[in-house]
Amino acid sequence: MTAKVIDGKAFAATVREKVAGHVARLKEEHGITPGLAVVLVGEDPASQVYVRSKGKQTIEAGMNSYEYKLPAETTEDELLAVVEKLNNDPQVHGILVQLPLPNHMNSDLVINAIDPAKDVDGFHISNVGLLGTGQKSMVPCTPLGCLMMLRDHHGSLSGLNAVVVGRSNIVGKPMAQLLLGDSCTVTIAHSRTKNIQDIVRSADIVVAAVGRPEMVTGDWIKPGATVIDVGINRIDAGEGKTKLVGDCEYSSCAEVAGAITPVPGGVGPMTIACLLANTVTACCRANGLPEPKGLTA
Ligand SMILES: NC(=O)C1=CN([C@@H]2O[C@H](COP(=O)(O)OP(=O)(O)OC[C@H]3O[C@@H](n4cnc5c(N)ncnc54)[C@H](OP(=O)(O)O)[C@@H]3O)[C@@H](O)[C@H]2O)C=CC1
Ligand SMILES: Nc1nc(=O)c2c([nH]1)NC[C@@H]1CN(c3ccc(C(=O)N[C@@H](CCC(=O)O)C(=O)O)cc3)C=[N+]21
Ligand SMILES: [Mg+2]
Repeated sequence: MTAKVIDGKAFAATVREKVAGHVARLKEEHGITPGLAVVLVGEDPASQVYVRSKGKQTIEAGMNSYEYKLPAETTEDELLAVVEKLNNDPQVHGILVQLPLPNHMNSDLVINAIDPAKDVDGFHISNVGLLGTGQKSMVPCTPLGCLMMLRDHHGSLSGLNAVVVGRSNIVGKPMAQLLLGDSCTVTIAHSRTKNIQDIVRSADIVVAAVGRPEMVTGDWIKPGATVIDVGINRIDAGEGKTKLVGDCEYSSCAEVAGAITPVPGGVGPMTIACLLANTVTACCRANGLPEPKGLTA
């Protein structure tokens, strides 16, 4: 079998189109322009790439983009002051503080200082608790993007066995909550999991978010399973070049899987599209307007 390629890049373009439509309506009918503020501390080159493309796509969707680039030596108090200013700015509907933060900062403290209503990453403890109890919340962008692709491919996810590899607060855990919410039987595997290959081989849906280049190989995959590869790993490609690979070995997994997301062009573009979607959702909620359908979990 050769897997169907789930084209995250194309899917993301359709999500951004929907977002742009809602933005246009908010402007015309209500005179409101959604605004997204992205805060980057330090000069990590990969983070700079993401922040640039977020800003560009925010503008393309018709929204206002505010970028705050702070030096690596910024103190936690200075960063908290920026967050507080954005919390109080009515033009700003979404706030994203790019992770990881420099080591001298407590990222939990910073994230929990963001107004939960503006927390478009869905990382604030209030949003985590709301998601875990099945209440309306801001849903983390990467898992939301994965869920949209899974629903699109499968229709219903009810009763399917899902294995999430990785238990981070930003991907693995919220992904597991969303899959549970859609009535999957969910297993979370991590670095201490025994017989991880056998567990992954039991899955109808595999979501890999480990940060280990090409760790999951085709022999781990049940024939016909759906493979969602969250990993973004830049590795040496020889001759002084680098390339981007996922946490799954694409060629071997694609031979066995029923469907698979590529890297690049899979989960990554959906993450940014969902960030824009969350910003529109936050803007509608802030203004007491009905929120867009099909852009939330
Ligand atoms: N496409 C996108 O939009 C995004 C992509 N990413 C990418 O996704 C990947 C994961 O990111 P993130 O969740 O932040 O990573 P973290 O490093 O925070 O978490 C990695 C998880 O993988 C587990 N793990 C590590 N090694 C193994 C192993 N050998 N076997 C089984 N489990 C293992 C860890 O287990 P333990 O807890 O036991 O240590 C941990 O739970 C990265 O490649 C990252 O770049 C991240 C965010 C967004
Ligand atoms: N507060 C916070 N929220 C995040 O959502 C967040 C973060 N911090 N820190 C870093 C990770 C990583 N992340 C990605 C987003 C898009 C792509 C993406 O668009 N990737 C392209 C390729 C990009 C390239 O070529 O480098 C693709 O997969 O096709 C990747 C990774 C969001 N993250
Ligand atoms: Mg994310």
